[in-house]
Amino acid sequence: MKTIMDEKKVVKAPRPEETKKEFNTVYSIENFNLWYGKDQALKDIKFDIPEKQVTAIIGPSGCGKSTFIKALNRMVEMVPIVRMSGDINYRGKNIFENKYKVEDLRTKVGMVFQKPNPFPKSIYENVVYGPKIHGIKNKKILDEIVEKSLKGAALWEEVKDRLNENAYGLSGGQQQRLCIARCLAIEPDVILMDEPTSALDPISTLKVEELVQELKKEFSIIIVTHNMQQAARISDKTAFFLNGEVVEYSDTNQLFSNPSDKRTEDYITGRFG
Ligand SMILES: Nc1ncnc2c1ncn2[C@@H]1O[C@H](COP(=O)(O)OP(=O)(O)OP(=O)(O)O)[C@@H](O)[C@H]1O
Repeated sequence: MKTIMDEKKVVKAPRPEETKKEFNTVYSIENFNLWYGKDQALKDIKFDIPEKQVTAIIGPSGCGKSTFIKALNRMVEMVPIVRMSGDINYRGKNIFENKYKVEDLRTKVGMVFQKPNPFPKSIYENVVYGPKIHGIKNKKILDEIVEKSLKGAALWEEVKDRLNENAYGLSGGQQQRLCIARCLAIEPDVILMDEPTSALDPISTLKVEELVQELKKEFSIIIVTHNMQQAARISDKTAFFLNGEVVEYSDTNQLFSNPSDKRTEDYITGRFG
């Protein structure tokens, strides 16, 4: 026999949070605002970032792309005049809560920057830097980490016979893949990439783009890029930022082939930016 509660269950409309999600979420951003002093750089950002996919952040210069990606690992807090409101939840926890340790976040969320920034040390020492900080001293384990990370960054074959040489002797593209290997060595969950190919030649760019496709099998990747063709080639989701707001966020194919906002259309067709 049906009870009143059963009846209620039947007629109850699903609340938004109960509707089925098309992906598992790694970051959930809720009403996030950020100011540099009096100037607001990010306005009411709210969207979910999927796990094990590539999410591209695009938009014209100064729209807040770097600020946003640096908020995801709390690097932006290093700027003293920054103020923020709203939540950024990583794996369900608000990263700005007092008890959230920034070191814990950084072991889960690695970052690759625009300009390759290896340390002035050997290739080997660059890769083991993070694991050593985390207390790994065993040479055999460190050797394994080096091989696995360099293979993961598609650099092993090129450097396996010169691991003790200085990283500055590598080409720009190799240095960027070394920085990716350094990031992989801490076994992150998420990799943030801030314009990782803008300082690279076309062949090195292609290598990094291919690598991103491989890495998304294991990691969730969030990439800032100026290059719309790159976003279209390598990402699954794209967020279009303009003046600190997310104008549109959707599947990359959808955003580039059938944008829902006129401003997105104007941007992707080159009318501004
Ligand atoms: N350290 C800072 N102090 C004050 N204002 C800043 C700082 N960093 C960025 N801004 C401002 O915040 C806004 C967003 O900058 P941000 O670097 O995030 O944009 P972007 O989209 O990454 O630009 P670009 O594509 O040129 O790198 C800009 O108006 C910028 O001047």
